[in-house]
Amino acid sequence: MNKQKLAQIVTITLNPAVDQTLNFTQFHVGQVNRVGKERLDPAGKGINVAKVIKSLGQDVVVSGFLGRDNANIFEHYFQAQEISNHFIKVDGATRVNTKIVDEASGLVTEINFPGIHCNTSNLHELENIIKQLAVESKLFVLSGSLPEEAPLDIYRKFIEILKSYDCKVFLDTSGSALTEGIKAKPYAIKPNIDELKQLMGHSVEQELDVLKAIDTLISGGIAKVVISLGGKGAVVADRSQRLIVRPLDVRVSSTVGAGDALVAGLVYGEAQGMSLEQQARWATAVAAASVAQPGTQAGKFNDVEKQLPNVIIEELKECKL
Ligand SMILES: Nc1ncnc2c1ncn2[C@@H]1O[C@H](COP(=O)(O)OP(=O)(O)O)[C@@H](O)[C@H]1O
Ligand SMILES: O=P(O)(O)OC[C@H]1O[C@](O)(COP(=O)(O)O)[C@@H](O)[C@@H]1O
Repeated sequence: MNKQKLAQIVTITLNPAVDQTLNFTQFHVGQVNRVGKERLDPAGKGINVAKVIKSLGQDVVVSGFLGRDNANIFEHYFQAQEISNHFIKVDGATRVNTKIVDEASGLVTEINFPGIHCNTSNLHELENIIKQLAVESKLFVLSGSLPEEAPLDIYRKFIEILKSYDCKVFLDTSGSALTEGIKAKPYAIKPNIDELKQLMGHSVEQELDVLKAIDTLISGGIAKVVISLGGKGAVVADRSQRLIVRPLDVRVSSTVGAGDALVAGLVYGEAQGMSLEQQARWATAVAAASVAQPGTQAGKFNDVEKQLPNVIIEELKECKL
């Protein structure tokens, strides 16, 4: 396929992060712990999506807000990876989110800060950039938490604008930003199971609950709903299909960024015009390659391609979650 002719993808991250990953052979709460390994990654949801898309050989544009004080870590990365950078620099520093990896248990503890500060003029500038990008690019990913000053319905507003430019929007956020955002009926959403519970306002424990939630969201006007289930895989659905995609058996290094990688695989598949089943296959292979890497690095294209035939996908009506 000629990559030049593919729809260009834009990811928007209003609240990025430098991810500081600290590895401990065994982490003891309430005791002195010595760091084994440390790594710093330019991250945050839309940025993680962009790095995975780029690793698949697809061009990607990034925008949102970056704190001026530590913008270089991001800018160097975008330049080195040839990711087209349309971020707006705002006063202060981008947050540093700490991820504690306990190698003994495999558990990751995440410490995420509230993050960046923006003002009305910054938000206005971002709206204008989005409008300019929407002229050429037709696939947008809006993801992550919001700066405290941003109105809770900002994603809703951006989705409405993007739909008026005939863009498809993938929304991946949580809490009120998600509840408000879906009112604009984005093309696709990818809550994890906890985010889905919050969104529905009740527990979603059984297979039937997940299916009912998917029906509600799809009949409400969202074309694709993907519920990620961590180490249990994901349910990928549209108006005509409900698929359960089993996770690949890989040596897990860090699950941080797994959801972002899944979104990247779906958007990549959408840009390539793949079927729902093919998108689910790529998304799962990409997520597996990402969890096998330390921090929030993307996996290698060759590893993703090799794993594609190993992804197991079943119709949900025939099997259990
Ligand atoms: N332990 C794991 N082994 C293999 N794949 C995993 C593992 N954890 C997550 N994944 C993959 O990453 C995807 C997203 O993970 P999930 O944790 O649900 O996302 P989020 O980071 O948004 O909470 C899953 O659907 C699965 O394909
Ligand atoms: O924007 P939020 O919701 O605060 O999340 C930011 C954090 O989520 C991540 O993007 C990882 O997200 P996922 O594990 O859900 O893919 C980190 O890189 C970042 O520190």
